[in-house]
Amino acid sequence: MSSPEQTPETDTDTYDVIVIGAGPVGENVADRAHAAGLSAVIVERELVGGECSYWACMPSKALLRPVAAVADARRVAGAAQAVTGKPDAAAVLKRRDGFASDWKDDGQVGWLESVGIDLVRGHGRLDGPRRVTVERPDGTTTTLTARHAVAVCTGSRAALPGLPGIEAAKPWTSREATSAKEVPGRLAVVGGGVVGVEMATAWRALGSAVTVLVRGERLLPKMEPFAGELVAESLAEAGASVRTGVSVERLARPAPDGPVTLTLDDGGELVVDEVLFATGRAPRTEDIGLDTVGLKPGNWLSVDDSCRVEGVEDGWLYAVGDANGRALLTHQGKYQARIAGAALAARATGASALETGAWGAHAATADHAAVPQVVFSDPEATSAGLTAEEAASRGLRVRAVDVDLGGVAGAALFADGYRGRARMVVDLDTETVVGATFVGPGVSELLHSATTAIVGEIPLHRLWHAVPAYPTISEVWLRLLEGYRG
Ligand SMILES: Cc1cc2nc3c(=O)[nH]c(=O)nc-3n(C[C@H](O)[C@H](O)[C@H](O)COP(=O)(O)OP(=O)(O)OC[C@H]3O[C@@H](n4cnc5c(N)ncnc54)[C@H](O)[C@@H]3O)c2cc1C
Ligand SMILES: NC(=O)c1ccc[n+]([C@@H]2O[C@H](COP(=O)([O-])OP(=O)(O)OC[C@H]3O[C@@H](n4cnc5c(N)ncnc54)[C@H](O)[C@@H]3O)[C@@H](O)[C@H]2O)c1
Repeated sequence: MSSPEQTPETDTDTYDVIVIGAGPVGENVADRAHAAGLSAVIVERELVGGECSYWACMPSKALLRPVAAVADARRVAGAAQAVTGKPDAAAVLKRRDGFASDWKDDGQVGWLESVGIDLVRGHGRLDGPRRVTVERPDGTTTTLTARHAVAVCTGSRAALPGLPGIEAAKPWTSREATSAKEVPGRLAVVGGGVVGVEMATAWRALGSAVTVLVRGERLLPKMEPFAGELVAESLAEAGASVRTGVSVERLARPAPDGPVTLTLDDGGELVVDEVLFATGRAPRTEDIGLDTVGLKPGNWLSVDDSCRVEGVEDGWLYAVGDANGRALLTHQGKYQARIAGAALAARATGASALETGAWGAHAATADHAAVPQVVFSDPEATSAGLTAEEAASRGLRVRAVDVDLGGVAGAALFADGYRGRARMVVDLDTETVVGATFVGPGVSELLHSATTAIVGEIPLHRLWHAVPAYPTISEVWLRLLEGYRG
């Protein structure tokens, strides 16, 4: 017999905009729509704040910040003498818990209430044009109808390879890697992308014996080659083992709480206490009713530059953030949300003509040309725009200028024996910067200067007049420009 709360019931509500998924991106779409005078409702099946707040950006950076703080101090004679112990893992994990709000979303729910955005908890699914049904945790169903638009902001989840034994091995994904309460004795990290590198850095510093298994030739393969090389060198110095050109063939965990044995394609075996698969992401679009609007479930949703899903009649469906696969980054998803929010409001109210040309108010142009990323490893690896290889593959005539960051006065002051490198990729036809990479301690705050130069398409002859303060690491710009001018 079911209690009254569990009895399924149906009701209907109509809003201008329905947002499915209350991650950082969904929150921003709803906020922009609401700010434009539209009514908005947001549907969330787990925690308001999404992956980023509880199992991705915030907890991972909370794990990594103490690593950088200690490493930076250890590289400065005088300060190094004050940092003699190991990081206090319990204190780091406790601080991390705080940054993940102890996996409670009251704060973010309070924000939704304060701005006047309604929240419906439950799993949302499209149910034909402009309709969304929400299956609440108690089994009841609500049907929502949108006057103007539905935005899919359902994010992504970890993608696991279909290896024999993987399910029984209960591998860590990014969720466990960012929320674990204990430090594993031995940790294998499969995948040398961003999650693999950051989590190997964090758990090694907290005391795990870490082995990184990379099937390709280097870490961070989407960045300039020297980024992965410098990070691998530093991970090895920290005591991690980084093995390239090796793949996992199968896994076995005979006892549920016992060790995991990985069988590798070079014939070797690795026995660890936990194994993290950091092997990329898959869109959370498999169970959101895409088939009811003529789209294939399970795919990244292909969108135009205003984040409107392609191939949907009347253009009422948007996909923003990770769900569209354009750039799996919180800041880029929030940028898309600002653009999509403005576009859907302009279309709904007819208040302004749409500006969908490059760099227009309703076009997420930066997704193609100027995506910034910081890998919070030690050293930090950062990039904006295109690598030299990407630029060349787009048919641009480019020149890469490299500078050893150790030769910059500000860097030498920042760390004794500073090791780092910078690259500027210049489009020779426009003489503007189309890409930049900085790798080294303390470079993350430098990155926005590169993003600004790229988006502003600032000619190098004008950039020459942007004088970096002495003695900061930013003086690398001067060296890069001198390198270009010869
Ligand atoms: C370990 C890790 C570290 C990262 N660190 C960084 C970083 O430092 N900086 C950075 O910029 N990016 C980082 N990222 C990427 C970042 O987390 C994502 O780009 C970002 O979370 C995407 O936001 P989103 O709102 O699109 O999706 P999500 O944050 O995934 O949110 C989607 C929300 O939708 C909800 N949802 C899904 N389906 C439904 C449904 N059917 N009904 C109702 N609700 C639904 C989910 O429960 C979730 O709350 C990291 C990722 C990982 C894995
Ligand atoms: N600081 C940040 O900005 C930050 C931090 C973490 C994650 N993220 C975002 O999250 C996304 C996901 O990160 P990720 O590291 O999971 O993905 P990724 O695409 O960066 O790296 C995954 C790596 O796993 C490898 N791989 C795939 N399948 C494999 C297999 N079967 N065996 C071995 N290796 C395999 C791939 O070759 C790739 O190098 C990234 O796009 C990133 O932008 C950002």
